[in-house]
Amino acid sequence: MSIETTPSSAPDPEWERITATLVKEPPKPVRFEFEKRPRPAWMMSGEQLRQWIMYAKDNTIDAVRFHVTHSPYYLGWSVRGYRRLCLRWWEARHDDYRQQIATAKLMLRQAKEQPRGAQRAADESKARALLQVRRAEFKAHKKRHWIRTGISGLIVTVGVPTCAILGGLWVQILMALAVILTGAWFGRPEEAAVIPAQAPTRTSHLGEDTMRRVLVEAGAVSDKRAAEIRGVGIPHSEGPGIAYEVDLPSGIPAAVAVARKQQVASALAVHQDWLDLEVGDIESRLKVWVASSDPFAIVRRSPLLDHKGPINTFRDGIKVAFGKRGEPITLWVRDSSLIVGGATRRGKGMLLANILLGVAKDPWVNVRIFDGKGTAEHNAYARIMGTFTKRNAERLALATRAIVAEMDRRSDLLDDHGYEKIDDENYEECMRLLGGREVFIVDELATYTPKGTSPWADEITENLSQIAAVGAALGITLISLTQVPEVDVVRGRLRQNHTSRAAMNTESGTASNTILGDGMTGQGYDASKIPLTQPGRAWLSTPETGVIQVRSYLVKPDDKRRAADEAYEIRKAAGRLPGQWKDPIEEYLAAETGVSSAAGGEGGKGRIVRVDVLERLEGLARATGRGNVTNAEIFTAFAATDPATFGRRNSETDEGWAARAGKAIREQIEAATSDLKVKRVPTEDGRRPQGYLLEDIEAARNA
Ligand SMILES: Nc1ncnc2c1ncn2[C@@H]1O[C@H](COP(=O)(O)OP(=O)(O)OP(=O)(O)O)[C@@H](O)[C@H]1O
Repeated sequence: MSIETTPSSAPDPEWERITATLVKEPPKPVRFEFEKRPRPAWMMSGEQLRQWIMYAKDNTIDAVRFHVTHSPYYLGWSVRGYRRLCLRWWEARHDDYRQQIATAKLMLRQAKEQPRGAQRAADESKARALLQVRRAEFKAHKKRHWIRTGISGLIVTVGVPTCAILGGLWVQILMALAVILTGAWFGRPEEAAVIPAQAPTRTSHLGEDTMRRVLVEAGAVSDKRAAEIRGVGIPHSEGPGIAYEVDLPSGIPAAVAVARKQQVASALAVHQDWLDLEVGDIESRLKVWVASSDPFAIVRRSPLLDHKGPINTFRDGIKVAFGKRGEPITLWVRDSSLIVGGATRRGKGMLLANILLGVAKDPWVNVRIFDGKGTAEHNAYARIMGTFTKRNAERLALATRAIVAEMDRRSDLLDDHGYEKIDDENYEECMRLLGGREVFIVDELATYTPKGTSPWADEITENLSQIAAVGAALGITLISLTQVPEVDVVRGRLRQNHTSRAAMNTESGTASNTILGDGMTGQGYDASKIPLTQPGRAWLSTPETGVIQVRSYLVKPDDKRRAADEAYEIRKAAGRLPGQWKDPIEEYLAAETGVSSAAGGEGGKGRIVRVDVLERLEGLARATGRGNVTNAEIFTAFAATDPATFGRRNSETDEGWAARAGKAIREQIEAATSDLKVKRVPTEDGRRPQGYLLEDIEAARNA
């Protein structure tokens, strides 16, 4: 038998099929070409990284150099920083409690003055309770403050020396740096406190179509006649808002739209205060100005802070505030007296600080402040003030008496020299003739004018009313401030004679009317509606501006001190510092009370206490250790406290000074006693100049 096989060389299709998949060469894989992945922006190449490190190193070296060369500044900042921290500590200790206690005391005094009866009893007990609460709060506050101070002090006094002793040199260096840097941080120069105005948004659509819609919605123009409203010019930005003018259809006065201000504001979706509506050049033309945010929410710094050199406030006025459109508002402290009222902490003092910036740098202005609050608010300016007195009703009464007499003197002088009034042309001559202009400031009328607060209350009110009424024409301007705008404090005649008025936020519409005038709230001028978040904002009414809304500029305590230093130099150069010129008001006050309040009196803080001339001479005679005091020693000592009377004037000779001061001291002694006579007294150098013996002074005092 034979088996048939397929010869090996012959292809076997079945085999081929089975092995086909096993032995064949695999197909070449497809190769995709990718683009190189871009590097993310934040990732640096090696080269960039090296460059960055090099720059960083150089920048660090430059920064270290810069800060090392500026280290003297930082030390200065540091000192200022710790001073500021101390002041903050002191302010935090008092907070507002003293002021509140003073107000409660005033309420109590006023309650006591009422006629006997149930109302008086109720008011009195209410005021007493308030006073007690305020005192208790102050006590508790001081206790809390001391506890906090104690804990922090303990941590610092224990922690710092421990770290310094235990740590090495580096720890000590780092700690020293930390101390300096902390001080420098708190003492760094302040940046301008100006928040940029926001650009108008919604109102930027202001145009003819918008005004047609708005005036129809506000009910000023009927729907049928809306198409007749025509835009005049193009809407343009003005300050923080947009201004535009439209002509109303014939026969419809623009005043109709002005009268519907509230409706117009609501149709524009803004607050009334952000909108100005005025009648234009012709009766049917309406001028619109609108901002899309509150124009008074901004805090602006006084432009006078950048002013160098003297200011002529008679000619240029004083920029004290800004208006709705950011424009500066000038106060002419020359033609009218000003009264400022408002609740406590609402910015009265800030408005005054703005006025003081101007008058301090005007050498022709004799600034006199009678501060009824007794705070340190005006101390910075003490050196330049003709008179500066705190909480002294008797002295204010005397000063107002002197100013009333001064009005007659001025009036006669102007008459005699043929001047009808003081104006820009004759200003300098009149100032030389009269001895400058008077700016007489009473800060806190409530301390002085309510009946019963002092025996001088009525006299003060009457004299202030007279000064406010006729002073301006004679170069005497009165500025009165009060946080109690009530008729007891600002009696009708006194208010009426102040023709310029500023009402900060008040507690009620009645208080607002007490400042601005009866019925003003009804006309929309209501200071009680001023937002509490905007201190310094006020309704200002002056003969020049009419009644407008303003917000005073911000003047910080550091700015005040700087301005006071500049003012001092300006006045010194002009020979117009207290003591450099003959001041009839201070001469009168010193003669009446034996002590001067020029430049805030002794210590420069306005605390003026009557001093007996004999008591003072006795002190001086004891201090010499010789049993006597010479006239020259007396003049020098008295000149320090009363520069107006005893100070040596410009170009005065030794003899002239001695004669004038000698006469003044003799007058004061004669007013006190007729027993004390001037004698020759021995001095260490063997001379025998004129003076007084200690035993004579003692005898005169005992007599
Ligand atoms: N125009 C202003 N801009 C910004 N802040 C202001 C402005 N006016 C006042 N302030 C702030 O309000 C605070 C209180 O102001 P100010 O001391 O002038 O009030 P006042 O009414 O005089 O208070 P008081 O009745 O206690 O004397 C200020 O310390 C200041 O922080």
